[in-house]
Amino acid sequence: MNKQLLIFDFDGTLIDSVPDLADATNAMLTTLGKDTYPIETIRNWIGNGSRMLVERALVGDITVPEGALTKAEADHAEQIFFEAYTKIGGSKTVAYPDVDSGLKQLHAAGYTLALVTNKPIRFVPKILESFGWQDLFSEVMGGDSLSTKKPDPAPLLHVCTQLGITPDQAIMIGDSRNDILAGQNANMDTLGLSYGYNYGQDIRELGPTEAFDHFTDLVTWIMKDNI
Ligand SMILES: O=C(O)COP(=O)(O)O
Ligand SMILES: [Mg+2]
Repeated sequence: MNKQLLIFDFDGTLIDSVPDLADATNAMLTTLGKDTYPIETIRNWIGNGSRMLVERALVGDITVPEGALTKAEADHAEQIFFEAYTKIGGSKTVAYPDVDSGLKQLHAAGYTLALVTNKPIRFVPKILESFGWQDLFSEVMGGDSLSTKKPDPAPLLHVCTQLGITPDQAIMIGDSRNDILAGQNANMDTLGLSYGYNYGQDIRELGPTEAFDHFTDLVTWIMKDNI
């Protein structure tokens, strides 16, 4: 085993949470008397945490121009989104194929697993428990656990420090440019998964160490000690 620590992204990598995030986003927009959006549009707004999702939905575009929203407006909408997402509670969220068995296989093989998501931390434990994964991860970080989130390397480096593992012994695994850039910024090897949410862009364009179309191929590749 050449590497010790596998840091996983959550949404778009282990779980498909788009249906619930889209429902919560549209519930927020409806409450505010605004037009709703199709799930495929909202899918491309995910990746930079809830606040950014809410702001993108309010302006109806991935780019939120400077000054387009007041802080009070965005705070209010985010609060409504949080209430809606809490109420929905992951009812339509599913694990991607072979993730459950793959995580357990890697854990049993002796890898230390960690989770670093841009999702607010308050939503994470309940979802982990719903899949029975709460004991698999040695460290779990949300998008608001520190003052910066992916693509900033800080949460990844924090996990390494907490576990006493150096970045060259770790791999960052995710579906989004934010994961690949965070890993590269932390001087880690990175593994991309092509099936998640990367703003419609091919994850391979970010130059990960390797990329896979299925979680099971990633597990096989890691187990073969390719890096
Ligand atoms: O909440 C998001 O925007 C994305 O979360 P992720 O970092 O787990 O993909
Ligand atoms: Mg993701």
